[in-house]
Amino acid sequence: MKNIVLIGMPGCGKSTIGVVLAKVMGYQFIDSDLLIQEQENRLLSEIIQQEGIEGFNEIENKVNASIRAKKAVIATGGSVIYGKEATKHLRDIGVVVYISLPYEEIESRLGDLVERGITIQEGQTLRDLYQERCPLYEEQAHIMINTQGLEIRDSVKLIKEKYEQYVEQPNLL
Ligand SMILES: Nc1ncnc2c1ncn2[C@@H]1O[C@H](COP(=O)(O)OP(=O)(O)OP(=O)(O)O)[C@@H](O)[C@H]1O
Ligand SMILES: O=C(O)C1=C[C@@H](O)[C@@H](O)[C@H](O)C1
Ligand SMILES: [Mg+2]
Repeated sequence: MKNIVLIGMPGCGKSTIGVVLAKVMGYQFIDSDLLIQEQENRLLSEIIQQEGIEGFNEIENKVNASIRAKKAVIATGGSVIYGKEATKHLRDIGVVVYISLPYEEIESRLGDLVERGITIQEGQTLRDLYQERCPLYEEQAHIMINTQGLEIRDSVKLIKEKYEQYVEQPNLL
């Protein structure tokens, strides 16, 4: 049985939707960010501060590439798509679902980027990051779902439907 892997911009709802989706599916819930914090015994923001963005990306790549799971919803961190081994592994063990939202919605959901621990280069704006990452999420996803205007329960329902359709007939989506 495949896992469901959620990718997308920080704040798009991977963790918030993922935990409810896992409950509805009867799957385990794994949050990659929490695995990283557990394994490093540090907060994400501390890792980014102490190791720099590249150092954090290496740790994130390694942790995600070593996830072993069956029948799990895996909520990844927003920057997971920079890790080559991680993205390959996640596509191998699961159906990758990109939760997409318009830029304005992401911006309004994110508070202090530094406190939240987003890997944004100096001089780069959130809009730059959005434009850089969206094509990468699209490239890695088996399924893309626009959740604009949807409540959590509606996003869960839609992801479950699309996932089940994909498992039945992967070529139709
Ligand atoms: N309709 C909605 N669906 C999902 N989340 C919503 C919705 N409306 C508001 N939110 C809020 O948006 C935020 C989503 O944050 P969440 O931590 O789930 O994102 P994430 O994709 O896991 O980000 P990260 O990449 O940083 O882990 C939460 O604060 C949630 O309460
Ligand atoms: O999008 C990002 O750059 C990040 C998102 C979080 O989920 C964490 O993985 C980390 O704080 C980096
Ligand atoms: Mg999250």
